[in-house]
Amino acid sequence: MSQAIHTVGVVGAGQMGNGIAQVAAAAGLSVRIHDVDHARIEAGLSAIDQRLGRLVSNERMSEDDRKATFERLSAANTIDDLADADLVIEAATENEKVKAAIFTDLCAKLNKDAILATNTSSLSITRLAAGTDRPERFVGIHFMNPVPKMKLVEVVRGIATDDATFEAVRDFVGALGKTMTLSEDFPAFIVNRILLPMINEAVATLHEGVGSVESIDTAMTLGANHPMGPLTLADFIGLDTCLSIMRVLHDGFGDPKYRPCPLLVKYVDAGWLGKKSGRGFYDYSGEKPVPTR
Ligand SMILES: CC(=O)CC(=O)SCCNC(=O)CCNC(=O)[C@H](O)C(C)(C)COP(=O)(O)OP(=O)(O)OC[C@H]1O[C@@H](n2cnc3c(N)ncnc32)[C@H](O)[C@@H]1OP(=O)(O)O
Ligand SMILES: NC(=O)C1=CN([C@@H]2O[C@H](COP(=O)(O)OP(=O)(O)OC[C@H]3O[C@@H](n4cnc5c(N)ncnc54)[C@H](OP(=O)(O)O)[C@@H]3O)[C@@H](O)[C@H]2O)C=CC1
Repeated sequence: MSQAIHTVGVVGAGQMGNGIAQVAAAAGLSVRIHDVDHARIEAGLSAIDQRLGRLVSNERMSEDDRKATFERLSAANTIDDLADADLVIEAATENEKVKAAIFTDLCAKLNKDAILATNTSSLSITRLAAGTDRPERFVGIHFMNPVPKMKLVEVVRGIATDDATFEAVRDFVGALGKTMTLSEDFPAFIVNRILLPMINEAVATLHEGVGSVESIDTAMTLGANHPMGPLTLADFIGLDTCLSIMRVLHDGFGDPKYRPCPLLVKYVDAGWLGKKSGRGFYDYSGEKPVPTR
């Protein structure tokens, strides 16, 4: 039998962290959610509350289950509040220094048997693990966005991740009702190694004037049956996250085919990060997103 996981800590209450917290609480686990300040935690909990409310109004969840799910969630105002977690999943900004500092703080507080996981989209699990006191109990658990809706979770073993940790995480992912794929620890793993160069190419297609935002997205939704066009998806993921992933691919493989499109760099420099900042390839200030090029 694998190591039991009853209490889960989530660090980072943004779009991924609050989605992970929701699905873990809905699966019956006790979940503590932490972020840099209380307002961020409250915003994450409020996003979950609204989604659970919609599930009830769509008759996909009973009112009793909604209440029980929400009661299993609590705010962790400090890292100390995560001390008794069996598993902590870090879902903070895609920045290696930020993540490494979080793991240093966590290691000082957690039980020695607790599993540490990162939801990183691209960074080396092996290198993040090597900076902790427990590389054998460190693993990548890469959820897809939007977490409550997407069926896949990529599990990424670092070079030191032991079998007991892998088995506990495999069972955890199964208990959430998700399907797991196993990826070796190479830059951006499987999904983003394939998906992000496609998004980067869509930005290059826009940059070169081959098509407008609308024509590129329409081409790929109607022409390739993608649920979202690549520029809508880039805005949805966050252009900062897309750029970070392209940089990890470019640095990690040293292959010019992964060069981030200069237009993507310019948008991030402008603070146009997509849906979360109100503007990316679309402007989200009105009722409907409006293409910006
Ligand atoms: C970057 C990385 O590291 C890895 C990644 O995650 S890459 C990104 C992977 N994700 C994708 O590729 C998503 C592609 N898009 C889609 O699959 C679909 O457009 C979608 C599922 C997001 C929305 O589907 P849709 O039918 O157009 O929209 P809609 O009917 O409004 O919503 C469908 C469901 O998604 C949910 N949803 C939509 N946006 C959501 C969000 N931001 N957060 C949570 N749930 C969301 C809705 O609540 C709704 O749920 P129910 O069916 O339970 O009511
Ligand atoms: N977006 C996506 O589609 C996907 C993203 N991921 C990965 O998930 C992670 C989170 O991404 P996402 O949710 O989109 O990002 P968001 O920007 O929505 O959320 C990140 C959250 O982490 C907070 N944060 C930053 N530093 C710290 C810290 N030191 N301690 C605690 N919290 C902190 C941020 O606060 P503040 O804003 O104040 O800095 C923010 O609230 C990234 O590693 C990303 O690559 C994985 C799959 C899909």
